[in-house]
Amino acid sequence: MSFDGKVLFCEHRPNNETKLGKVEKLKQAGTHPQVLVRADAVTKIYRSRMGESVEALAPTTLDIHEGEFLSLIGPSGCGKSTFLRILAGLETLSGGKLEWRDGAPTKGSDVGFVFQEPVLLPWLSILDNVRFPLDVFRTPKNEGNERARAMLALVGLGAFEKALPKELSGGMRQRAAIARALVYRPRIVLMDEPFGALDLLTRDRMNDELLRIKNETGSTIVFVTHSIEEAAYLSDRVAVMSARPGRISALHDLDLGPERSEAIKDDPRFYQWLSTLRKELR
Ligand SMILES: Nc1ncnc2c1ncn2[C@@H]1O[C@H](COP(=O)(O)OP(=O)(O)OP(=O)(O)O)[C@@H](O)[C@H]1O
Repeated sequence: MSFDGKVLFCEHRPNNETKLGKVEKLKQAGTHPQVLVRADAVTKIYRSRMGESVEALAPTTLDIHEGEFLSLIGPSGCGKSTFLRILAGLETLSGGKLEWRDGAPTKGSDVGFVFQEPVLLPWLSILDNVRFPLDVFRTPKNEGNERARAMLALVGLGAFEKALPKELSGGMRQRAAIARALVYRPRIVLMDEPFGALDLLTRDRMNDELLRIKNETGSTIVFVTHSIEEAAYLSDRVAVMSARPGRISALHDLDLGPERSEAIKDDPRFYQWLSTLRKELR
């Protein structure tokens, strides 16, 4: 349900267990989650170089709540990255609107973006890479170093501030990229398959790291992934998108509780969510 009472999405629950998702819990406590940004019937049509139009997003409506972890899953080419780029202000809208609670982001520092490949400057140390966005916004260097070091400690790279990106593993480079995205305390962190290029073990470890970082910072995260398991493990809510032109075909408030650890993967409810999400993707 949206806050004005219109049913926008199918909020399906796979069983009759009494455990509730984050949104349901808030509603039962008589309060509603705060909407940070509402995408209202947002559409995107690209023009190819040959002049043809590609409808990437059909009217897409979605509320993103303050402090939530929301994943977007859907078939390849359904517009997940397009939606993320629209949220980041990197792509223009063809229709609809974005409504930000405190006004649209005016500076790059309001939005943190983490890409599949960590984009680090190879000639700068890890500390300088993480401090880089603060330098761009002319934060005094001492303060910048302090904040960058705090972020490096948060992602477990405190001992590597002098290293160059090529001296770190793929997972460590991605942690540095996450530290850089968080260093200016953005209002929202957008992550586009950030762990897609990592091996499975490292990916599992990074998932736990990300949950810890999210708990410590309280950030709002919108996360694109091809992995149903990753989406179910990390998210408060999962939005499923249909094939191109993409639209939200289902939105789920997961009832797996706020504390996630490996043990949840043996929970029958976790299996049920995997099965539900898999069916919906088919
Ligand atoms: N700059 C562009 N110009 C033209 N078409 C584009 C452009 N960017 C994306 N598209 C098209 O828009 C559609 C959606 O692309 P998008 O990258 O958003 O999908 P996606 O769901 O993120 O895909 P994947 O899961 O494979 O990364 C695709 O058909 C793609 O070819």
